[in-house]
Amino acid sequence: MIRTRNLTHRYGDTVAVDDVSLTVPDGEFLVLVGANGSGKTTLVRHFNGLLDPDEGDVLVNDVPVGDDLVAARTAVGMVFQDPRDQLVAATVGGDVAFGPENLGLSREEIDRRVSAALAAVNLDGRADESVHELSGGERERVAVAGALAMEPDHLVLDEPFTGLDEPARRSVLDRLEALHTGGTGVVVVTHDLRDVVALADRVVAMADGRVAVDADPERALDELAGLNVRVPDSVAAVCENARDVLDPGPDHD
Ligand SMILES: Nc1ncnc2c1ncn2[C@@H]1O[C@H](COP(=O)(O)OP(=O)(O)OP(=O)(O)O)[C@@H](O)[C@H]1O
Repeated sequence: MIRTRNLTHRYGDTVAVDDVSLTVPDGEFLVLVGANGSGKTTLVRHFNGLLDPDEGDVLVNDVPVGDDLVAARTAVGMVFQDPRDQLVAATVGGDVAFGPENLGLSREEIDRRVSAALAAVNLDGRADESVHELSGGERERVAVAGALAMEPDHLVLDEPFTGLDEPARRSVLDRLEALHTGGTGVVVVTHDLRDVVALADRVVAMADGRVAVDADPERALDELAGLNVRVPDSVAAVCENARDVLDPGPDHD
């Protein structure tokens, strides 16, 4: 479980996250939406101690993140906006093994985790390929596999669909759905609710560093549409689209 309590984060005079208290239970598929600059990335970077709170605190499995960074980073896996920035080794297998190697696990355990993680993203048998020859969608899946090899309780993905074409987007969505079904908690940060809202247990919308909406997808769409003060524009713009995904109507199968 991830819990922020009255979390505030400032960059100079900018209050990026403003007094946010949020609990993410194990196994939940949470979609975090909001306009550019609403504080989404800053908030999730606190989930495994990549940033320190200015006020409030963050607990992972009831332990303050700063008290045990290794435990927090093992429990909460992160995949950032541009996975190319995250790939650290020359080969697919080497990259996925990097995290488990840093945990000091045995070779057998590392190999087991790498195989399982590559299978989970449909890249089995490709461990020896060069990461430089992969497509954007494949790189994204390698980054997801690297996070999965840590066997996290929660996988947090920041704008995982940016720059992906439709087949790659579909493939990442399918993988996330399978992970969630298998019990892993998933947090997807996005400014675009399309597609992903159909997988969500819960939608949280940020506006100006605060939680503006926190509800199940159906109710969240109503609340987002009904917000008449400082609606995150990009969220409002996709509400109709997202509603089509939840309820495609009689013309769709
Ligand atoms: N490293 C930084 N230094 C200074 N200000 C920052 C920094 N990172 C973010 N900010 C500011 O903090 C606020 C929140 O930014 P943040 O990136 O968390 O929002 P976001 O919702 O993730 O936006 P986006 O969708 O554009 O990624 C914005 O006003 C942003 O300009």
